[in-house]
Amino acid sequence: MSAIRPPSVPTAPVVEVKKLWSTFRTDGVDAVIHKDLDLTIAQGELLSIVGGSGSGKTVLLRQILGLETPARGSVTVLGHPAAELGRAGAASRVGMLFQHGALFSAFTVLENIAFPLRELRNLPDDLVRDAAMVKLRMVGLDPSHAHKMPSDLSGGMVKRVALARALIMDPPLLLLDEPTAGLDPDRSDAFCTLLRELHRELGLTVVMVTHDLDTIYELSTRIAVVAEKRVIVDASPQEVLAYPHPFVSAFFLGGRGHRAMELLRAQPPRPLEGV
Ligand SMILES: Nc1ncnc2c1ncn2[C@@H]1O[C@H](COP(=O)(O)OP(=O)(O)OP(=O)(O)O)[C@@H](O)[C@H]1O
Repeated sequence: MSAIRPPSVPTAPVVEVKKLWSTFRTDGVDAVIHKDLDLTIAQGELLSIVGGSGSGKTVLLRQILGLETPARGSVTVLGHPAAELGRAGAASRVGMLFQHGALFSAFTVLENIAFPLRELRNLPDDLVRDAAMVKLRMVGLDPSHAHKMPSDLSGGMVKRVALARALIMDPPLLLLDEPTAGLDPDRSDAFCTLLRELHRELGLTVVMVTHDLDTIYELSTRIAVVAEKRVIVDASPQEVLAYPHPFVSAFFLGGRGHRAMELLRAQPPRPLEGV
């Protein structure tokens, strides 16, 4: 079955994955997670990566972050091999929102947001504090929350603080792993609205892994489906829905897909902002 590809990519890619193989050796046996996986992400896109459980979506995000090493092939981010992003300064190029927020429980909200800047160790305290306050407001949180501990926050607030930390160094690329997991429908909708506004206002390129169809249809400019160890289709939501593959049918057209499908039908296709 041949993959559908968009006809052209309008600007220099922010992420370019070419013929990627990801493997893990367990008990002397190599498990192949990705085999000749190709994916190109242009500036300003909001790309959702979907696939079955264990299909390698998180490993793909980790490859883009430079946390995994390709067994073969290449992963290029902003023109450099992902592995070269390194720890120091990586947050200025790629922001990552982990699935459970992953805040430091012993740090206040403001200390959590400021953490990547503090790690640089060369900025005055008041500047770091001011920058963290700007990001706190940017994610829609009142400054009165700055000195709270993570245990005092709701699930939605934890996500917002983690997002503020991911954006502290104004990275052009933001990676999101299940951004609305664990949120009730109202908080999930509010978080999607925030992500859409930040995507537009900051001109971000966003790559998101999610199982949540409402989130996918609400935000995606494009969807990449991972199955059979590669990206089988990489296109607009409408084109992906029409792609003949058992996973696509089960995921998008099964029972839970119907409400989200109605939402998609009611909306015009989302334009690609900033491209
Ligand atoms: N460090 C590792 N060592 C060995 N195997 C790993 C490692 N990391 C991931 N895997 C394996 O790679 C496969 C893909 O994992 P991954 O977490 O990317 O799946 P996923 O598509 O994100 O799944 P889910 O939707 O369930 O979160 C799984 O079989 C997993 O067990």
